[in-house]
Amino acid sequence: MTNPTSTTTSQEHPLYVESSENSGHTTGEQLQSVRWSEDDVLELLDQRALPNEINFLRLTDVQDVWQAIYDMVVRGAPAIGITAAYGVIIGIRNDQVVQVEEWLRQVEQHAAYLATSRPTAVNLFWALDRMTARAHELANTEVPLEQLNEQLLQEAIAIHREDEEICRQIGEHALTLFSDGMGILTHCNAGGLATAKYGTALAPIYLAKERGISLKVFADETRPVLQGARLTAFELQQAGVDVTLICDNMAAMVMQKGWVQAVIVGTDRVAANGDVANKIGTYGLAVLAKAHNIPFYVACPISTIDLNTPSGDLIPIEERHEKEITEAFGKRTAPEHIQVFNPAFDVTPNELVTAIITERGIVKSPYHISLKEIFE
Ligand SMILES: CSC[C@@H](O)[C@@H](O)C(=O)COP(=O)(O)O
Repeated sequence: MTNPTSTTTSQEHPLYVESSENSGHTTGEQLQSVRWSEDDVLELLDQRALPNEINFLRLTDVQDVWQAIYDMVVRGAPAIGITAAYGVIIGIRNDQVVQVEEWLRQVEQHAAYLATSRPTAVNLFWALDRMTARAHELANTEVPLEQLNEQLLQEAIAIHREDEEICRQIGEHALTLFSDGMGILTHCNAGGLATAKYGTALAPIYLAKERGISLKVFADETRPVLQGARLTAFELQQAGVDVTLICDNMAAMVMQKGWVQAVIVGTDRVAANGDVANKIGTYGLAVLAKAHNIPFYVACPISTIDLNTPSGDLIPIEERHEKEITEAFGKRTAPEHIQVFNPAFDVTPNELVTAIITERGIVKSPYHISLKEIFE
């Protein structure tokens, strides 16, 4: 991080029973990855430290918000969007502007800057576009300059609150595809930690738990950053869900044994033809699911559907630092100077996607028609 950030503890924030070292105590309550504090500061759960430590970083500078997204303090498409929306407020609040036109220019500048933090998740651009569109509306009203920041903050709060309800609706639709006793495999983390609450792919699992429907979840560890092991296994275990952690290369065997009746994942961007970008390894899972005749579901809010990108080969795929692959367990695990390819996401072709589950319902092939229809 460019500026030092402080961590908060349970004493400062009585909402959560937490210590900086996670004792393994299960609260049954989902941790929020993004929160806007009572004293108007953006607080992010540092997901890099999970599951060992529960630390919240307090951010008061737009550069630190950019860095937190880039460094994956906060990650997951919807959570990145929510964070960036608050990031615009953090940025504009630190500016000394004397005219509405200047305020609007600065809002646009902060949004453009935050948009450079990560390239694949379209929710980032969606949330920033929504913030700038609202800023334009506000600039054309009689709202006095000194109230503009507060009014714009309400848009960020709305994006945050709406996401919780959207995820719950995704969960309701997705749960119609699952039944008692099913084995479900998931990849990466598309849970509460990646969203305002519930998650996308994990939402039906939380709703099933609430309703006494028993599901057996297999969580891929998700190399190289281990979102499955560190985050999905952690949050499902906290919620009392039956979850089993496997290495990514064990998914085929688990399917062969007949333990999995559905795969469900989140996504960072769905192209207009239904091609799906998600965490690296997702494509392989979709191929495996087809080979074993298992449905492959993708869960996302409609803000993740990008009708402006015609097909998956046009989705920008982030490549991350080689150290994610050449180092592990605090040690170097590959020879020095080895060539490394480290894409953070891959694209699953639409023909491998059984259905896409959104807050508006379940969408099936032909996606170039059905995806357009859900926006109507
Ligand atoms: C509801 S989150 C959906 C996706 O963002 C998720 O599956 C994913 O791939 C996250 O990648 P990450 O690199 O951890 O941000």
